[in-house]
Amino acid sequence: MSRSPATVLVICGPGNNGGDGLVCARHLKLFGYQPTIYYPKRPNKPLFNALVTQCQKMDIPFLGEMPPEPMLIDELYDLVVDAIFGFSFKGDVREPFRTILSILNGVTVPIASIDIPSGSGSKEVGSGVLPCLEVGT
Ligand SMILES: NC(=O)C1=CN([C@@H]2O[C@H](COP(=O)(O)OP(=O)(O)OC[C@H]3O[C@@H](n4cnc5c(N)ncnc54)[C@H](O)[C@@H]3O)[C@@H](O)[C@H]2O)[C@H](O)CC1
Repeated sequence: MSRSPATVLVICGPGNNGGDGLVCARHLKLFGYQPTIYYPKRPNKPLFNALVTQCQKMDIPFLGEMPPEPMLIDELYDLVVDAIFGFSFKGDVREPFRTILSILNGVTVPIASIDIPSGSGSKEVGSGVLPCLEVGT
């Protein structure tokens, strides 16, 4: 980690894996890291709304859009947490996650995937493009 406190981009998907990402961001902040969340598709359900509120109350910033270039992510963040898809991912990756995963394919900072690397098994994402560190839940 090169910055102090280290910066972490937490990318959250639309299901429970994304919810795990919100919890992860909260814990990162409590442990003194500097998380930023990108959460493009938010289910309008009480659990996820509450997790978002908790993060907002802890002053964790939410990005309005995905950094468009891998190089930008490398410059701004020390680590990416991939909380996009877990075990319920299936089929071909749909937008906006297709674009997000293709950007992540180009980053050089470590990517820590919650549960499993997002898009595992998908034709487009290929085999083993995202994993650096897998974190079981
Ligand atoms: N008991 C446990 O093991 C627990 C695991 N947890 C974590 O939850 C995920 C699984 O959560 P789930 O909500 O079932 O699914 P996902 O988050 O993996 O994703 C579902 C979400 O994604 C959309 N989707 C699926 N395929 C695609 C696709 N090809 N393109 C675009 N979008 C897609 C789908 O529509 C849903 O919206 C597990 O991995 C753990 O991380 C929990 O913490 C609870 C306990």
